[in-house]
Amino acid sequence: MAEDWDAEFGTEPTAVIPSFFDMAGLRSPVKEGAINGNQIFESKGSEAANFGKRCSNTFGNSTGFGGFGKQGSGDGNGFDTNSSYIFEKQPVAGFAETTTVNESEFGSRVVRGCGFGRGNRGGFPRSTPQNAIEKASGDGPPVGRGSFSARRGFANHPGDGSGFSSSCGRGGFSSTSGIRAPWNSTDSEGNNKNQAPKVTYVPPPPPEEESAIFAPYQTGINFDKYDEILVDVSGFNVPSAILTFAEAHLCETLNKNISKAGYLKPTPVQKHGVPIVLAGRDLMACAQTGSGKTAAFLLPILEMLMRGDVAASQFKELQEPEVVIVAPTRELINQIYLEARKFSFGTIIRPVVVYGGTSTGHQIRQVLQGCNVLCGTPGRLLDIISKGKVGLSKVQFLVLDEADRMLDMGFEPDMRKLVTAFDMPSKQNRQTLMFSATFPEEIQRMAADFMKTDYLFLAVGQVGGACGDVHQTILQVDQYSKRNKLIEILTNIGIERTMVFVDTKRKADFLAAFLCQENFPTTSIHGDREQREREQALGDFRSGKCPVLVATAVAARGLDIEHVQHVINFDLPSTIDEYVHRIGRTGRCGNVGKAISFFDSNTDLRIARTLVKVLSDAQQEVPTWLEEFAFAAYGTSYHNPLGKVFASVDSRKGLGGNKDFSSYEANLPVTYAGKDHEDAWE
Ligand SMILES: Nc1ncnc2c1ncn2[C@@H]1O[C@H](COP(=O)(O)OP(=O)(O)OP(=O)(O)O)[C@@H](O)[C@H]1O
Repeated sequence: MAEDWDAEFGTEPTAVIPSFFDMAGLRSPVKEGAINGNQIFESKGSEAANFGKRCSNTFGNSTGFGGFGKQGSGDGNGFDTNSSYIFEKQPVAGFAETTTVNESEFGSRVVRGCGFGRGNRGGFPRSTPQNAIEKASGDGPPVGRGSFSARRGFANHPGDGSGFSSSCGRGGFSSTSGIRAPWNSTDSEGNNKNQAPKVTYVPPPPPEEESAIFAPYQTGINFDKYDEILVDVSGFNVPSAILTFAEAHLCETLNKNISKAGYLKPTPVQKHGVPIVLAGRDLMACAQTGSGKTAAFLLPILEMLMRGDVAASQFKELQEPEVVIVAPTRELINQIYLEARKFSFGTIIRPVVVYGGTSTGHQIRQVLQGCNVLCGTPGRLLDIISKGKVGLSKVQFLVLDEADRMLDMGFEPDMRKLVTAFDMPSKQNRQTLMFSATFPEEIQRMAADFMKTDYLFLAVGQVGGACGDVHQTILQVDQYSKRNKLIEILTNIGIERTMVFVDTKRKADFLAAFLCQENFPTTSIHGDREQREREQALGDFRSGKCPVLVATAVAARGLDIEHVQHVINFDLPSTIDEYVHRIGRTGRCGNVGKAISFFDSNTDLRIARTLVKVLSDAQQEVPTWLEEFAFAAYGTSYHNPLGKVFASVDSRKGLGGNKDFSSYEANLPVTYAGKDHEDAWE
């Protein structure tokens, strides 16, 4: 089959991308001290108009933006309605309405009735090739989401041929996807132009200097307290835990790398997890956020490869990795890859990472150079496997990190495809490891399909519990007061690194813009930003250039960023697991952190009871008003609001006391997509 990825480089013109910072710059001068949405969005609306002009100059289709209806009334999720009013007043033809659209989309109003949002845009059905591509390869660039995806097109414009993405409408934040995806469906040669444009982004190479590779994460004052956490391992013939890394009898190079990384002693999940993996057992491990799960699987896997005389990786047209590691988000898999690179330093083992939003050609070339440990997001992984560049027959280890997240997003079929299709060895012939801080019971049952029946279940602390090193505060704040409250908190926090979680991508952009206007150096990360922008945002946050990061659920899990002192849930997530992961971005590795969550009784009642439980389990103060809400929240229980049962233990224990775990293999389909899953599959 002819490959097209080789032709990627240099063939596609670079789009003009108004980055968040460019746009922030363009909006200035900012009126000092403006908290008023009018001032903020006025300038942005103007810029959007200008940007829109540039778009329309490119494609000559500015007429496509007129005629959006007025918004329905309703909530704005913390953003007052004045701002959209300002947008409507923008005098530039066509584009004022565009900004209005997106401001309305920003709140929940869009869904309720202003006539845009879901639906067919410009005559494109939902099942456009673009959607298919996004789903199949998992790395659909923002273009699809903006221009063609069913999620947020301009529903009222049948056949208007405008081709503008929501990002244009958003005042130029995020990507310029609309520019790169005109709506005319075929080019002069009759080729379908609705295919996703090729992504040409090549991430910067990882650091080569040892000091950067091994830059240690400072452990905190509570690191030793990890030893006090109760650990439960269920299943048969449980290998003994180790107390020190030396007891694991790892090879010399690995031991050297462990000490270069500054690891003095193993955390509980490592003490128990390392020997379990070394013993060849399948493992489902649940341990609190930031407690070292990554090393708990990487170290024994690398050791096993070394013991097994893994072949030195070299260039081959078909690579056959011994290890496949899958994680739900691009940033997380990249982080795991960097950890794998760190621990395999000085060995012949070569880890490679593949993830969406980057040039497939580049990543395939990386894979072909040699690949023992293939780290990937599911979509890109399947994509590269389907191109025949990766064979799975030699896979000895399959790791699913944040396994519950990967299985609970309605993409179970993709996971099954990976696990059962192609030449992946059967579960009897590979070791399967699943890690997360949360494992709802249904997910455990489904996961059992992927693992040998005698897998071990390791629970460090309470399954699904919040990290005890995070001081949690819940404030009752209605949506219209959220912005002011946030400003008040950030003013007190100063330049300490803070992650602010919101429930939609649009809100992430708007809030980040707002905070910039308020002179808080802020950046944002969400699924509609181009990968280059996402990585830049994380880099700016890590370095402290932008101490505030506004994020959607895409950054809720796994990200390990030093010095994050605060997490603010501007919007509470719809599930308690997501809450636990979000606040786990702080208080990592024995450090203490603070989490403040805005509870709006109009929208957050469904999480009240589980929140009370998580707070009290972590010995945090539970506000009386929250207890009252929890008590009154009829119909909810100490369950996931979407119906999933929280597991406090290995779900096999619940089988009428049946200790014969091996006889149990249930398979309950679970699909749900809450609001916090909008950034879902990567
Ligand atoms: N034994 C150890 N000694 C010192 N630091 C460690 C040790 N184990 C892990 N760390 C560091 O602790 C940090 C958190 O580890 P890691 O990211 O693996 O946590 P996690 O349990 O996977 O968290 P999450 O649930 O959020 O994904 C990392 O920076 C890691 O390098």
